[in-house]
Amino acid sequence: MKFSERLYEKVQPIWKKNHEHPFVQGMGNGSLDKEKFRYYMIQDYLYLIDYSKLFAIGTVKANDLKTMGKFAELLDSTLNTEMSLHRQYAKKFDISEEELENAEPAAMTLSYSHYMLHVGQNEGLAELVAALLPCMWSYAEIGKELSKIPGAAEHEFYGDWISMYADDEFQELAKWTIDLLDDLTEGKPEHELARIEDIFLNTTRFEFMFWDMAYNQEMWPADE
Ligand SMILES: Cc1ncc(CO)c(N)n1
Repeated sequence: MKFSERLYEKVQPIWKKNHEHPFVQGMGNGSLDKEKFRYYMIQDYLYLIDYSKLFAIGTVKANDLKTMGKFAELLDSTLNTEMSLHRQYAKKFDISEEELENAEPAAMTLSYSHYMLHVGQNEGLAELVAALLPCMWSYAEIGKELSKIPGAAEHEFYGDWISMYADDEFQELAKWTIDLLDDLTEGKPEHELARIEDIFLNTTRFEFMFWDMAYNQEMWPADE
């Protein structure tokens, strides 16, 4: 069994909860409160600023030009394709790009992105990829699932979001990253694989919490 298959099986109970989450369901059937989506977009933008840096660190840690080139592509695609979706939504909400970039991160945004950056900066390339993969992989799955709902990808408001993550380009980048993790983990001893699995599980858990945070528009509970 490929290592990615082992990871996939491990996190299915959480992915099922992601798909059933009212935020995700609400994008799929168009009923999601726009204020919740507005909050999500801002926090996700901040998240992606840090997330992009993981691809840059990946370029530094990679040992061959092909992998370096792919990380450069992922960095470009995040900053200039994925985040332009956020900038377009921000326009609809009358939020300026500056406001978006300088918004205050919520506790969960900071915890999730900084956990990934910590792993990325202090551990090996396989660990870095394990940290960033649940983000790409779970969004690729959610995008694909939601795009199967009749009319969802054409929805006047949430359609652009669904189309972006269901798009072949995003699906292929996720697939490349999955294959990279399989290559990087090949022949590793079980104690290292177990550690990598833990990292993957942790960021998978953070993905679920991010949906929940967005649905509840939670910032810092201590301030409320
Ligand atoms: C929180 C989160 N996870 C995954 C993605 C997909 O890149 C995203 N934009 N945001």
